[in-house]
Amino acid sequence: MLLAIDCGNTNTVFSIWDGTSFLCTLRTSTHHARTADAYFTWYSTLVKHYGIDADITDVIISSTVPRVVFNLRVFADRFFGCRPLVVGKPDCLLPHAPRVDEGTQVGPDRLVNTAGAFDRHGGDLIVVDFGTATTFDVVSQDGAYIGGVIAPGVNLSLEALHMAAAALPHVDISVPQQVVGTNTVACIQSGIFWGYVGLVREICTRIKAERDRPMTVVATGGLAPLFQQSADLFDVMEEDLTMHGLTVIHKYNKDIG
Ligand SMILES: Nc1ncnc2c1ncn2[C@@H]1O[C@H](COP(=O)(O)OP(=O)(O)OP(=O)(O)O)[C@@H](O)[C@H]1O
Ligand SMILES: CC(C)(CO)[C@@H](O)C(=O)NCCC(=O)O
Ligand SMILES: [K+]
Repeated sequence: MLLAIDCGNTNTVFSIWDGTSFLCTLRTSTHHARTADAYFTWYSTLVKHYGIDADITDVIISSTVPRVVFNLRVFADRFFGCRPLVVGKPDCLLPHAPRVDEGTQVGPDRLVNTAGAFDRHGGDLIVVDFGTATTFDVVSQDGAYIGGVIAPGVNLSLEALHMAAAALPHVDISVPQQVVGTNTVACIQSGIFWGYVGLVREICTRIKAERDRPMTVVATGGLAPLFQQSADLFDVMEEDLTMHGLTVIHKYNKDIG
């Protein structure tokens, strides 16, 4: 079985893939100082809790935080006796090489999203991921990542307002009933919610115009459903897109030996 690990700047997600389906998905916050032993304590407790009989033979890692990879490598080696595939490292091959400016290090999460979305939907895609950053990955007709857009994440924007303005509280994202807020919290929620609806719509419109072709918009990340509920922004929403991409890249590397 495969253990797929997706480390974002905020959260780290582990998922066990038995070749057909994901047996479970475990989430923790990302900490570079977490040791291999600490990962295993957390992992084994939850796997036991869910009653999962997992025989892990392979591990694949995508990490937007380079420092966590060392401890995850030790974790894979010590507890599963395997050398993990790490997306972005030379020995982890991608089904389609990115076409970007020389020297550009594309975020591994974006490469993984690209591979997952192309596998399910074919080419000419815009993949929107609502993570720490809100990213747009453009996938060519032949499946390559050819560039995109990076905007601040929704929670980051909310936090930035709170941090920078003495009178603005910390606020959670929600769907406002009205645009015109009649209290501070409602004003912030409106600014962020409708601001992001506009951001997503404008960027997708401009990408399609620049590419001069119809494109499918695939969304992932915990906040995608919240935005879709008030505005028709996406053609598809897939919560497991990054995890699916990891299984696609793992299979590709296995198949070519
Ligand atoms: N209705 C909601 N209101 C507020 N937060 C939500 C809601 N639904 C989901 N979330 C949050 O969205 C986040 C989704 O996680 P996701 O994996 O998409 O990105 P992330 O973990 O925040 O970022 P990264 O992958 O960059 O670490 C989770 O932290 C979850 O708590
Ligand atoms: C943009 C983030 C932070 C999104 O997780 C990540 O993909 C990243 O660190 N990217 C590196 C720069 C790039 O993708 O062009
Ligand atoms: K993510």
